[in-house]
Amino acid sequence: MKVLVVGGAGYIGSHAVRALEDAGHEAWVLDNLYQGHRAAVPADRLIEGDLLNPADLAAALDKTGAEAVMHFAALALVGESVTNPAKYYLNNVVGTINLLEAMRERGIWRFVFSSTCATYGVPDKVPIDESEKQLPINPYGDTKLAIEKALDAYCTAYNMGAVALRYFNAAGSHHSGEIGEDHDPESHLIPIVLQVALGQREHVTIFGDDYPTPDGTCIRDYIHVEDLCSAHVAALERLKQGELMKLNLGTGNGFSVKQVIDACRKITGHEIPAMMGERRPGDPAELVANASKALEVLDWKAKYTTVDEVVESAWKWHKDHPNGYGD
Ligand SMILES: NC(=O)c1ccc[n+]([C@@H]2O[C@H](COP(=O)([O-])OP(=O)(O)OC[C@H]3O[C@@H](n4cnc5c(N)ncnc54)[C@H](O)[C@@H]3O)[C@@H](O)[C@H]2O)c1
Ligand SMILES: O=c1ccn([C@@H]2O[C@H](COP(=O)(O)OP(=O)(O)O[C@H]3O[C@H](CO)[C@H](O)[C@H](O)[C@H]3O)[C@@H](O)[C@H]2O)c(=O)[nH]1
Repeated sequence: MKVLVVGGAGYIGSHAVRALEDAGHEAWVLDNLYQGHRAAVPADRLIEGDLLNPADLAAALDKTGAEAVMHFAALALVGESVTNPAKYYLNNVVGTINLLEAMRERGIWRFVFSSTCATYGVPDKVPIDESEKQLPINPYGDTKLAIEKALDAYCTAYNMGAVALRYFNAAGSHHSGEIGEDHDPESHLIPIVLQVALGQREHVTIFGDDYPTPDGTCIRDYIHVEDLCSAHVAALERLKQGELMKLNLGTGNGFSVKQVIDACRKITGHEIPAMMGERRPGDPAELVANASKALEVLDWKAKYTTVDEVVESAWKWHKDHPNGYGD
C-alpha cells in the first residue's frame, strides 16, 4: 500500500516508515519539522507541510496517491498542554479533522491513529484494559480522546476504517542504529537519565517517592518503539471499512522510576546521580497495559519485555549520537 505517514519525521513516525518499507509498503512522510528531523527520513520521501494548512494536506495526498494514512503528528508535552491548551486543541484536534476531511474528499478510508494511555486519566484498575473509563486529566489526553470520538463517528457515518492505538511509554531506538529519540525539549524519563550518563545533565530528578507503589515511585509500561511500529503495520493490514478498533499497545510489565534509573546505571556503567523532587502534577501512580486484545486482534505482542532490553536499545542510540540528529 501507499501510506502517508503524517509526523513521520518524528520519533515514532520515523520508525514506522522503516517498518512499513520492511513490510513491502511505500511510505511517504508529511511533517512540518516542528519536532521532526530531516535526517530521520529518506530525502526523496519527505514532503514539508502543516496539518493546519489544508492545501498542504491535499497536495501531499494527491502527490503520493496514498491509500492509507498513519497519523503521528501531534504536540505531546503534558505540562505545555495545561499552560497553552489552545495550541494543543488547534494542532491535535483541528489539525486532525483537517486531515480526515482531506482524506474523505478523496475517498481514502484507512486511518491509523496514535492515541495514548493518557486518555484513561487515573485508572480504576491496573493492568488497564480497553474497557477502562476514559477521563483524561490534562488537555493533551483530552485532544486524543476527542479524536477517538470523532473517529467513531466518521467510521459509522462515512464508512472509514480506523484504529486508535493507545500507546503506553514509547522508548528505545532502531536496531540499525540510524534513528532514535531526539526531542527538544526532552521530557521523557529514559532519555533524560541517559543524558545524565552522557554528562549532559548533572542529575535526574525523581518526581515523587510517596506514591502507593512498592518503592514509592511511579510505575510505567515501557514499550519498545519497534514493537509499537510492528503493531501499526499489523493494524493497517487489518482495517475494515465502517469499524474503529481501539487497542492498547504495551508490554504488560511495569517498572518504577527507580528501577529505570538502576537499569540505566547497570547498562551505562555511570553512577547517574538522582535527586528526590516533588510530584509532577497529573502523574498517575501506575500505568500498565493489559495488551491481550492486541494479541487477539493483531496476533501481536511485544518482543522487548524487560526494561534492561529497552534501555540497552535507547543507550545504543544516545551514546553514538550524543547530540541527536544535531540539527
Ligand atoms: N512518545 C510517547 O511515549 C508517546 C506515547 C503515547 C502517544 N504518543 C503519540 O505518538 C505520536 C508520536 O509521538 P512522538 O514521540 O514520535 O512525537 P514527535 O514529536 O517526535 O513526532 C511528532 C511529529 O509530528 C510533527 N508535527 C507536529 N505537529 C504537526 C503539524 N501541525 N503539521 C505537520 N507535522 C506536525 C512534528 O514535527 C514531529 O515530527 C504523537 O501523536 C504522540 O501524542 C507518544
Ligand atoms: O525527569 C523526569 C521525567 C519523568 N519522571 C517520571 O518518569 C515517569 C515517566 O514519565 P515520562 O514523562 O517519560 O512519560 P509519561 O508517563 O508522563 O507519559 C505520558 O505522556 C506521554 C507524552 O509524551 C505519552 O502520551 C504517554 O502515553 C503518557 O502516559 C513518570 O512517572 C514521571 O513522573 C521523573 O521522575 N523524572
